[in-house]
Amino acid sequence: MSETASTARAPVALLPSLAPLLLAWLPRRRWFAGKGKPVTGFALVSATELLPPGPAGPGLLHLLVRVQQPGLTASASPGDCYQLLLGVCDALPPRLAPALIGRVTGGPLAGRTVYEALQDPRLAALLLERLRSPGTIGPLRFHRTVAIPDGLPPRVLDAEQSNTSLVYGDAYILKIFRRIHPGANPDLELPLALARAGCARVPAPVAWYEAGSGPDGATLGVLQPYLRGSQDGWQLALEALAAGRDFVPEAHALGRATAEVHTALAEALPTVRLARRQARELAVAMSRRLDAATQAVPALMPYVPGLRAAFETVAALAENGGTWRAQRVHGDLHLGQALRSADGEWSVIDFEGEPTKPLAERRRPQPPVRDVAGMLRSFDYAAHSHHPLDPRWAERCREAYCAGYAEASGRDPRAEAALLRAYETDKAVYEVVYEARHRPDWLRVPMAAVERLAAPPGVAPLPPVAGRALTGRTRYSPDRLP
Ligand SMILES: Nc1ncnc2c1ncn2[C@@H]1O[C@H](COP(=O)(O)OP(=O)(O)O)[C@@H](O)[C@H]1O
Ligand SMILES: O=P(O)(O)O[C@H]1O[C@H](CO)[C@@H](O[C@H]2O[C@H](CO)[C@@H](O)[C@H](O)[C@H]2O)[C@H](O)[C@H]1O
Repeated sequence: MSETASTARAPVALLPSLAPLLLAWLPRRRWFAGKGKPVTGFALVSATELLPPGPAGPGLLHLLVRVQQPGLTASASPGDCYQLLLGVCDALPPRLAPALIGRVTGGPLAGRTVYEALQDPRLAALLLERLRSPGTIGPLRFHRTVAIPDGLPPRVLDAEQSNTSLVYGDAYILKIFRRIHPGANPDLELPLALARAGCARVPAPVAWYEAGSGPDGATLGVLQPYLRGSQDGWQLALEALAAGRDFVPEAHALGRATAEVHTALAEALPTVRLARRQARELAVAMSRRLDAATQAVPALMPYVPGLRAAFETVAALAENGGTWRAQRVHGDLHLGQALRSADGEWSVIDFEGEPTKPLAERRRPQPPVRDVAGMLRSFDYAAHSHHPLDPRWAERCREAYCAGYAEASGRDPRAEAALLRAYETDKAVYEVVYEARHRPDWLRVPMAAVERLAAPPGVAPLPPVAGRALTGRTRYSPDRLP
């Protein structure tokens, strides 16, 4: 992704006039990752006019902007880059009022109104048109693998997401990445590799677009078949809990599906056996993440020794020659990333990995139990969102999931108990920071896991004390969130 502002007819000078509007709008987006630190300015990476505004309709402006925040310097850490799609018109129709970003007062767009383009079906349709015809517009390159029908009506998904997704005619879903990193996004790279390997558990990308080319080319959006009529595992688990039902057969089948995806990934992409140093580094990295998380969320402090013990066990195993097989993994597997079709088959989506981690780290081969740990945490999350809490519900799911995984892969994740525990701990710590940043009301869920995981194995944690400070009000320091 080139840092030189490039344009397809859109004037570079437009950013100063847009900046005051973006300052007010961007930090309030769900997908804005820099929450907690004020935004002080923007730098333009690229501006591409996909459609000029005219008397017949609005224009569509594609921007990549780098966000300046305190503590960032152009050389060491230049700030996060975001993809924005702006509608440009003279007067916003009332039905698009919720999409308003503001009225521009100076520069080349003076007097025009800018708004969230993806909320406007005309502009969302135009984006699909671009994907239907491969080619280059300014720095943007559009690719497709199959012919895509035209005239599919768009709708924006209103899910709480790290990105923005549009569904076209219930046939395709386009995921538009918001925070942009140089290099191929694993959410394109892995599904493409799985499709080539013939793995049907993952919807195959049919089109995508990127900025730039070569190893630095950044994936901006991916179009894939929409699994109409499917329900995600999170909704299904909550429904089961509400009906007082077990989720054991579903969890078992999901374990099998996960194992199939892992097997296909290991066949399609390189696997490695971690050297002793790398195995030790796994534990060191977990410990470092715990330190950073504790800085950000001081409520973790009392649990640090207990949590660190899980990482030290892994470090000691590595020291004594213990080692693990590593391969490309999903990286952020949870119930919301599993879709179940009406005939009971599970598919897995969203291979982006944890959005807060650097892309290079997310693309590194890792032990597959890392994904297993993610899903185990998710059963725990589901159980905690239901009252009264039934920890045995989650325990039964966890066992069934591991059993399904073992059946399909021939490798039982429970046999790697120390690593599994370390990854579960690492994930719970990640979740504490994630919830503190995005959903403070949920913080109590990973904090309950932290409490459980910090107790030595075999020793039951103290029962929760009524009125204890494990609520959404748990203290955290947003300015120290990594
Ligand atoms: N292929 C698909 N078919 C049906 N629904 C999908 C598909 N891909 C994603 N979704 C829906 O879109 C939501 C968001 O997709 P996801 O890739 O998880 O985005 P994000 O990374 O922004 O969270 C999912 O929770 C799911 O409900
Ligand atoms: O789906 P994303 O890629 O945006 O993942 C992020 O958001 C998830 C929440 O939407 C978050 O998942 C956590 O909450 C889930 C319940 O909403 C739960 O099932 C997961 O186990 C839990 O980790 C995920 O961590 C975050 O990266």
